Amino acid sequence: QEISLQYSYEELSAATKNWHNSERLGSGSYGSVFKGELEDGSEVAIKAIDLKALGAESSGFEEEVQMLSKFRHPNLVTLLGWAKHDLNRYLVYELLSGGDCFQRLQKSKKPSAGCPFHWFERLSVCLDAAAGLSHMHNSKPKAFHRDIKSANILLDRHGTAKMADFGLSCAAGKLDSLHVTVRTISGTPGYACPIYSRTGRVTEGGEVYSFGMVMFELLTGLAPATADASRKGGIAYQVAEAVEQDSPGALERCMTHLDCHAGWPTQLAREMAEMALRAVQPNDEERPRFVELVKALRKHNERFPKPSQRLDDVIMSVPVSIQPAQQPAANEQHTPQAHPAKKVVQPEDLNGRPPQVKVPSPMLLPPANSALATFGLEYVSASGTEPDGIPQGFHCVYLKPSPDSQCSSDMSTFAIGRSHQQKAFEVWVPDTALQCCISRTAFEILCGAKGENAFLTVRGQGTISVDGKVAPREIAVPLQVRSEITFSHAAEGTIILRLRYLPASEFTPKVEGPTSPPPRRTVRRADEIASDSDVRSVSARPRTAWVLACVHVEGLTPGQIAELRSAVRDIQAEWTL
Ligand SMILES: Nc1ncnc2c1ncn2[C@@H]1O[C@H](COP(=O)(O)OP(=O)(O)OP(=O)(O)O)[C@@H](O)[C@H]1O
Repeated sequence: QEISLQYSYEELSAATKNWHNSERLGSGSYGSVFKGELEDGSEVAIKAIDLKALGAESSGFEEEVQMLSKFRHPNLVTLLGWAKHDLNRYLVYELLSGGDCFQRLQKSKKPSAGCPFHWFERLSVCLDAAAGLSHMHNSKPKAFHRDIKSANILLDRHGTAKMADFGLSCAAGKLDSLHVTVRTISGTPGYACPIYSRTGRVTEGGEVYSFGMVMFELLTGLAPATADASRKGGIAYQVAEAVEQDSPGALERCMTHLDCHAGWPTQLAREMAEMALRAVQPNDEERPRFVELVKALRKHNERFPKPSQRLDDVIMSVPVSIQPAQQPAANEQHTPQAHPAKKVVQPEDLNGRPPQVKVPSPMLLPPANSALATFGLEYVSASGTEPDGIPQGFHCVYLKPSPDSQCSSDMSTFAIGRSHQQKAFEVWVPDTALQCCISRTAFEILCGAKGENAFLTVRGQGTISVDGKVAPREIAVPLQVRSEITFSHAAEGTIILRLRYLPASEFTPKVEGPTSPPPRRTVRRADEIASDSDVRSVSARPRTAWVLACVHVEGLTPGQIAELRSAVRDIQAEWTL
């Protein structure tokens, strides 16, 4: 109690408008937590504990004050002070206004709440919580939290996570003791280590087990324990039922249950799931220690930075027409002369990548159904292919979850590539040599039901650019409305195919039949060009002259095309009308 301040009851009453219900943040087993504003204006969370109702021994007040007073760590909630009033006790904490991790997971399942919980935020929460716990476990004497669960991981307004609720915490009796045995076995079902529940022996391995269950929760969005709607008073152990962590095949089961609202990059999710499985293995001794988890999670955090950072720092800006692109894997190399019949690239799963799971294939809807989709990809152009010659039905991919998708109303992931839109890629890129540059699963798009919060993650070996910047593999990059996605030739870097991310309402109507006008004229009257704001130097031409106006150059932006002198940009026709 040396570091924490003692507050007066009157001060805390004033801070909470006399413990007004509107200031109540929530209630736990030891009392209610109120939001308060102290005299100096600082905002705090005040936990009120009624010892009379709970019995002095079970309140955890003394333990929590002693334990928290010792710790000052960015990932452990800071105890600012305490107060006493009759048989009531009060703990004053820094206010963490971002809610708890359990609530965040629940909210992220309802897109209408507008509170997504992306994979990179979950990874960061995991790292923060592990760092806080590692600090406790490496202090002398070793300290145990004893109630590690997502509801006890609080977030501040910047998204930093801190371990909270030390009501059950305890310290090892001796400086070098590695465990402590408690009389009252507590903790939360679904999270508590079975060995601890059986024996009352608290160890770091037992705490790591609980943390492993939190990792599964973040990966899958499933609760380790929740009320079972089918049985009154029953508990459903969603994680254990879905993952069956002690049986063979647990890793694949976890991967098939990944939370589709998080947009996990497959490789990261797999490595995190492996780590979680090690954390919950039956033998306490074989579980990793917190310090090891922190190091591994920090590496993941560096390898998989959050998309906005990656856009600024990592994406290379390349003129795709001249930049040598990344070489395809040896088994994706194409030798057209030798074996024309074997021109198909190796599937990703033979390249050591897992088969994609739970990714609803976007539907190439017939036009009659297209109104059902709000967003999609429009095929814009392909090298050597005349868009007007493409049959109806192959001009767009409508991003609409398949009817059996579990996420039809939420965030959905769509796989794009030759395995998924085979016919469309064949008609746009008939040259089989070029088709080799389009992977079977080239990329995935994660987006909300209305195309919002969209991210693209490259999954295949081929070179994909988003708005002119090469997108690295396995890292989600944000997609904007009208973002251009291009497939480039593996060796030459030239653009093979161009797609655009658009609201379905903006797709260019494709009308067939002899009377229909061509969708885009490339021959334009000179006076039409003269009226374009981005075209210069045409006024000298005879008003009746026609030119072939250059509307697209590989590797140049429309602005750069506009900068070109008309004499080099447009082909002046010799005839007059
Ligand atoms: N420092 C804080 N800042 C903001 N909210 C907090 C803070 N501490 C606790 N809360 C919120 O107050 C509520 C009650 O917290 P409390 O720790 O008493 O119980 P709990 O962890 O939900 O349950 P239990 O103690 O039974 O495990 C929770 O919703 C928690 O998110």
